[in-house]
Amino acid sequence: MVGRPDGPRDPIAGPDIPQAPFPLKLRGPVIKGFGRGSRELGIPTANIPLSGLSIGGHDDLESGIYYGWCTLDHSTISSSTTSTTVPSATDDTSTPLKSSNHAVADLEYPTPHATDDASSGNTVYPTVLSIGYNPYYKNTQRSIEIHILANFPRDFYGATLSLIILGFIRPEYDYVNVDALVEDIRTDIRVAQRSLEREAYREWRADVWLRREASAEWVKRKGEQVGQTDGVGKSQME
Ligand SMILES: Cc1cc2nc3c(=O)[nH]c(=O)nc-3n(C[C@H](O)[C@H](O)[C@H](O)COP(=O)(O)O)c2cc1C
Ligand SMILES: Nc1ncnc2c1ncn2[C@@H]1O[C@H](COP(=O)(O)OP(=O)(O)O)[C@@H](O)[C@H]1O
Repeated sequence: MVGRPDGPRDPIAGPDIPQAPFPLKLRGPVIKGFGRGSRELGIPTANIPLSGLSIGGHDDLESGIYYGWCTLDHSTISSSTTSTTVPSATDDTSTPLKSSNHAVADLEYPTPHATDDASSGNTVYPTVLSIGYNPYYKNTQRSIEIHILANFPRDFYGATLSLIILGFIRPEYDYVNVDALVEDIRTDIRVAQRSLEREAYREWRADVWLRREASAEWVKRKGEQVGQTDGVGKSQME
C-alpha cells in the first residue's frame, strides 16, 4: 500500500457534473466499527455494513475516499439498538464511548438542508466517506466509514443511513503517524464541502432515495426478508 504522495491537494474533486459510476446509492443501519474514529482520531465515522454496497451491485467499487449526501432515519434506533442487538464489527461489547469530534471541532459545517420538516428525517447532510481497508490500521476487512459534516449531540447507532455518493476524492493511503492521517481527513472534509456546493451536485439533495419514505420501505422489506430476530442489518464482518 502506498504512502501519501507529497505535494498540495486539489481544492475540488471531480468534474462539474457527476459522471459514471456516480451517483451510487447505498443504505444500511449504523453499526459499531473499531471505536477509533472518536477515540484516536477525534473524527467520528458512522459505519454501515458492507452489504450496503450490494444494493446497487457496487460490491467491486474501488477503495478510496468519496463524498456525497446522506440522511438519517432515527426511527429504527429504538427497535434495534440495545447493547445486545446492535450488529458489531468487533468483539467489543462494551458501551460505546460518547462521540467526540475534537479534531474537527474548529471546522465550520454548513447548516443542514431540510428537504422537508427536519423532524421527519429528511435533513440532508454533506458527507465524506472512506471505503476500504484503512491501510494505516491494516484492517483485513473492508469497511464503509462515513463522516457526516454536522455536529450531533449523541451517537445514533441503529439509525438507518441513506447515502448518495457523487464523487471520488483520492485513494486510501498509509501514513507516517496519526496526525498526518487526521490532517488529510480534514482536507478531505473541505474538499467534499466545496465539491458538493456545485449546482449539479447540490440538486441530488432532493433525490427520493434520501427521503424517509424510501428508507422506511427498505426497512420494512428487509424485516420481511430476514424475520424479526435479525434486526435491520448484518454485521460488516460477515
Ligand atoms: C474522509 C476519510 C478519509 C480517510 N482516509 C484514510 C486513509 O487514507 N487511510 C486510512 O488508513 N484510513 C483512512 N480513513 C479511515 C480512518 O482510519 C477510520 O475512519 C478510523 O480508523 C476509524 O475507524 P472506526 O470507525 O472503525 O473506528 C479515512 C476516514 C475518513 C472519514
Ligand atoms: N459527525 C458524525 N459523523 C459520523 N458519526 C457520528 C458523528 N457524530 C456522532 N457520530 C456517532 O459516532 C459514531 C462513530 O464513532 P466512532 O468512534 O467512529 O465509533 P465506531 O468505530 O463504532 O464507528 C457513529 O456511529 C455515530 O453514532
